Amino acid sequence: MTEHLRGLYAITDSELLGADRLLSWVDAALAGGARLVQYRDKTADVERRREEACQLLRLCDYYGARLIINDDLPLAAELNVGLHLGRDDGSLREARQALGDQAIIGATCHASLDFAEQAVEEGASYVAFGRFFQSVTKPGAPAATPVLLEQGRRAFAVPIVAIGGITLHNAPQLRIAGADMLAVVHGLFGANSPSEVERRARLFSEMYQTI
Ligand SMILES: Cc1ncc(COP(=O)(O)OP(=O)(O)O)c(N)n1
Ligand SMILES: Cc1ncsc1CCOP(=O)(O)O
Ligand SMILES: [Mg+2]
Repeated sequence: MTEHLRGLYAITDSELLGADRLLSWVDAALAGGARLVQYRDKTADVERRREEACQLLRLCDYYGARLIINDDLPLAAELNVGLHLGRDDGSLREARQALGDQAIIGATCHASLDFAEQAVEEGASYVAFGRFFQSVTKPGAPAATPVLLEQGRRAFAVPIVAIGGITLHNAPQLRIAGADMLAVVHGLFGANSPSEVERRARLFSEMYQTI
């Protein structure tokens, strides 16, 4: 499981990637080396969400990557994939119980080591801090600074994920501060072509091959 928790973590966004782009843009991110893909769709269209998640799972399997579902434990359980929960998205303990020991379950910790400590205790596989920079996708998310990654690294055995406004330009400082994974929406998928997504994914991924 942990071999997937290092490198680029690609997160989809239903406003940024319409149905016409979703699969080809994610395919490109995987071709460029993304290890995790999070399906983050805030709509209430249960059937379309299930269908898209199934298609993404096939793509992840093809590339040897892992799929994570945002917010939706029943869908993650149905597909037998991972889950990411925010502070108000339900119980980590219940999710761990439902998905089993091997599932990747992530927890939002904003800028709080206390939240992270609690999440680890409740069974999180990774803890996510951020946002580190201005985020187009979630401008109101609480701000964090890179020193938190160093502190998190020292305090916890689980992998540390950084999120929020990450671009190719600002990512190296998070990598150096101790982020095991870079979770990216706009800085990856806010591109005009799949080839540009693949180029970005390759460069993000190479940050984990060279240092
Ligand atoms: C890897 C990762 N980290 C943080 C989040 C944010 O989760 P949450 O605070 O629940 O916000 P939404 O994404 O649900 O809007 C995340 N999704 N992934
Ligand atoms: C979901 C989420 N949680 C904190 S910031 C963020 C958005 C990440 O998207 P982007 O990479 O476009 O800033
Ligand atoms: Mg959430």
